[in-house]
Amino acid sequence: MSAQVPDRASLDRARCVVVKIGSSLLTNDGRGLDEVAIGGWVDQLIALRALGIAPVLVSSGAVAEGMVRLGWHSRPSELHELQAAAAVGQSGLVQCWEGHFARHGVRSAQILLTHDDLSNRKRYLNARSALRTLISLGVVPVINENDTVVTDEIRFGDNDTLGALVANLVEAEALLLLTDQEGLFDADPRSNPDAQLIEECDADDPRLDAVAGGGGLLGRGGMATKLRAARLAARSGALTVIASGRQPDVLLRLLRGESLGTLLKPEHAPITARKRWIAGQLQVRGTLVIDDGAVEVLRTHGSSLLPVGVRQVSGRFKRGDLVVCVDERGERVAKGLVNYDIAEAELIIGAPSREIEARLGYVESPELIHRDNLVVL
Ligand SMILES: Nc1ncnc2c1ncn2[C@@H]1O[C@H](COP(=O)(O)OP(=O)(O)O)[C@@H](O)[C@H]1O
Ligand SMILES: N[C@@H](CCC(=O)OP(=O)(O)O)C(=O)O
Repeated sequence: MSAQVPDRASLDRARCVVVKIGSSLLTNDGRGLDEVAIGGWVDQLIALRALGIAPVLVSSGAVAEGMVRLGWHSRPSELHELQAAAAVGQSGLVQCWEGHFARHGVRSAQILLTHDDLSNRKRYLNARSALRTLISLGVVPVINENDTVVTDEIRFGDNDTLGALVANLVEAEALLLLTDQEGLFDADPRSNPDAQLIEECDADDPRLDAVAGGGGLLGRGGMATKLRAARLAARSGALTVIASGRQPDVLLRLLRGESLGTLLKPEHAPITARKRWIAGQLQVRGTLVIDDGAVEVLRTHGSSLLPVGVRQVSGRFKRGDLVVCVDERGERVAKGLVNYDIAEAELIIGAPSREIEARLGYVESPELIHRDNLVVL
């Protein structure tokens, strides 16, 4: 799927998808957790696994369910009340998911994230390895925002955005946003009965801004946040589909390439999208001086940069930071995300990759910069 810009048919080759389900669907429009519907989505997620697709779930509904349990009839405006409702609702929500996965003998795991967890590079990498480990263990992650501890400054604010960031984190090929409408219409169908469904569009098409409106009473962002999420997902080359969670077998049908809901496409294929992102990053944290042999393989073969081809390192970089590679005359050759911090890099440069373990006591990866994270300038 990485070679070309993905389309509907490429959904059928997806290996990892993020499925986000909104509050109104999960709580039967605010009446309380919809056990039957939740059981149905779990059955579909299990069927995806049987097709070799790893699902990651982003589940809203904590506040809406907490309100039901506390007997509150309208959404509170005070942050501390929203936090209390989320705390009450989240435990019921996650128990419900867990119970349904357990019917199939599958484990699920609750992950509550704040914005800080994904904007701080170290915590981002930690969250990423925890999620990847869960996926490799066959566990289905059930993610929500950690509403009980967030304040406005550290909020994602809506789970559509959270879903897009998670899709980027796990390098999912698709973000599937299940909601209470058939998809994105050319006007809000609640107030425009003649509104037409948009079947497919580039996520970055500016005409969409005017049609995507706000949400209902239970959820938060409506279509505006779904559009923003699709644009974020597109930056890492992922497709987004906005579809009705009430369509029978919606997930399976989408992943078979059936035309349902609204497909919002990225402009670039995943690798290209990632490389454009790297190329656009300004904060270079270090410099690697590479020898002529390394310059040659980077330029002509698009190879990864191995420690053996590096002569010198300088700067203050950590694992995952952006560094620039220059030749021995100081000419810029490439930019990339480095796999080791400066102290580790100093110990392994000039050595063949098989010696990394002896020098560091562990191996993060055989390359100093993987070719997927490297842009030749
Ligand atoms: N152009 C549009 N097309 C479809 N729905 C829209 C549009 N603009 C606004 N909406 C509203 O967005 C709502 C879905 O968003 P939201 O309530 O946040 O759902 P969820 O809880 O599933 O995230 C719909 O119920 C609909 O009223
Ligand atoms: N984290 C919140 C959900 C926020 C949210 O984005 O809701 P929704 O628009 O229904 O997906 C909760 O669990 O109540």
